[in-house]
Amino acid sequence: MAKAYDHLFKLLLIGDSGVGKTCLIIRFAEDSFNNTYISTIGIDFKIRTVDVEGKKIKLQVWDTAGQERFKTITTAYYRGAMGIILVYDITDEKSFENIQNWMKSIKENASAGVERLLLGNKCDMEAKRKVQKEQAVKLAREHGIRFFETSAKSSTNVDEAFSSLARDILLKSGGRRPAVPAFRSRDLEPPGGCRVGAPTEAQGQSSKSLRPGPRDTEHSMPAGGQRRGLPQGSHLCWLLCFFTLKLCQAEAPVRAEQLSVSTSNLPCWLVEEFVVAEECAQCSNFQAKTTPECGSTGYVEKITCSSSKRSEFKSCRSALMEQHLFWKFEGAIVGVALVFACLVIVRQRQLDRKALEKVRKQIESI
Ligand SMILES: Nc1nc2c(ncn2[C@@H]2O[C@H](COP(=O)(O)OP(=O)(O)OP(=O)(O)O)[C@@H](O)[C@H]2O)c(=O)[nH]1
Repeated sequence: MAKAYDHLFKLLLIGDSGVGKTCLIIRFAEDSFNNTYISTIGIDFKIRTVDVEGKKIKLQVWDTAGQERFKTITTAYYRGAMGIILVYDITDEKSFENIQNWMKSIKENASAGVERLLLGNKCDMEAKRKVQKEQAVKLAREHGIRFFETSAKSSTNVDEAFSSLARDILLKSGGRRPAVPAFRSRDLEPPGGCRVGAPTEAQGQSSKSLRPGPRDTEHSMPAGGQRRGLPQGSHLCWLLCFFTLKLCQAEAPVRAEQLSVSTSNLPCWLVEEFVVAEECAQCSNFQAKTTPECGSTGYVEKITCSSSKRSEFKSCRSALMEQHLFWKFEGAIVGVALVFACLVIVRQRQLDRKALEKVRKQIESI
C-alpha cells in the first residue's frame, strides 16, 4: 500500500509555561481553541499532514511542558527534532527574555543544524502588549531565523508558521538550499501581521506552496505526556467539601437537634426576636434534672421573646466551651489540609514517575 505521506518531520515547541504552546498545536492540528489553562505534564504530541511544495509532509508536533521541573524530560526530545519552535507571549516580557535561555538549551541539547522558528503568541491581545514586534525582529535577525506573531485564539499565522518551518526543513533535507536565504527581512513580517485576513504578498506566495492538508484525527499521546487530570482534582474538591460539611454539622449539634423538633413545639426564640434576660451559666443540679435545655451543653441562658413575651431557657455554650470548640475546629481543618497536601504530593510524584517511565520507554523505542 502506498504511503500516505512523503516525509515525516518531527517538530518541537518550547517556551515558558503559559505562552500558549499547547493552544498553538491544538489550533494547528484540530483548528480549535480553549481558554482554560491546564499546564502540560511532561510531553505530548499531535499530528497533521500538510502539502508543501507538492509533497505530503506529515508533521509530528511535540508539545513540551514549560515548567522548569520537566526540563530533564523535555530536553531528551530535542535531539530527535528536525525543527524547533520557540514561543513567547507578547504580553509577557519575561517569556521573551527567556527566549535566550531556550536558545541556549537548543544549542546544548538539539542536533546541530536543527531548523528554528520564533513565534510571538497571543497577538490578539494588542492592548496588553509588552514586547514590541521590532524587538523580536531584531532577536530573530541575530539568530538568523524566521519570526511570526501568532494567535492561537484568533487563528492568526498558525498554519503559516508551521508550514514555513516544514518548507525550510524540506528544502534543507532535499539537499536543495531554500530559493532565498534562510533569513530575509520579509520573513520577519508576519503575513497579514497580527490581523485576520488581508493576506500580504508573502502570504499569497506561501499559500501556493504551503498548503495545509486536512487535519488528521491521528493525534494521540503514545507515551510520555498528559494533561493534568481534572477529574482527580474535582474528586479531591468534593471530598474536601464533604469533610467541611461534616465538620460544620459537628460544630452545630444543638442547632441541628432543635431544628429536628416539630414546628408546633418550636421554642419561641426560634421564630421570634429575643433578648437575653440571664447570661449563659452552668446548670445547677436542680436545673439539670428539670430543664431539658441543660441536656446538650450543661449551660443555659434565660431569654425573653419580644412578641409573645415568653421567657424560656435556651441551651448555650460557656466561653471555655466555645474556645475548645474553636481549637477543635482549627485542629480538624489543619488535619484535613495536611491530609490533602500529602495526597497532592503523592499524586504528583505518581504522575511524574509515570511520565518519566513513558519517556524512558519512548526513548528506547526510537
Ligand atoms: N488571548 C490568547 N490567549 C491564549 C492564546 N494562546 C493561549 N492562550 C491562553 O494562554 C493560556 C496558556 O496556554 P497553553 O497553551 O496551555 O500554554 P503552554 O505554553 O502550553 O503552557 P505549559 O503547558 O504550562 O507549558 C491558556 O489560558 C490559553 O487559553 C492566544 O493566542 N491568545
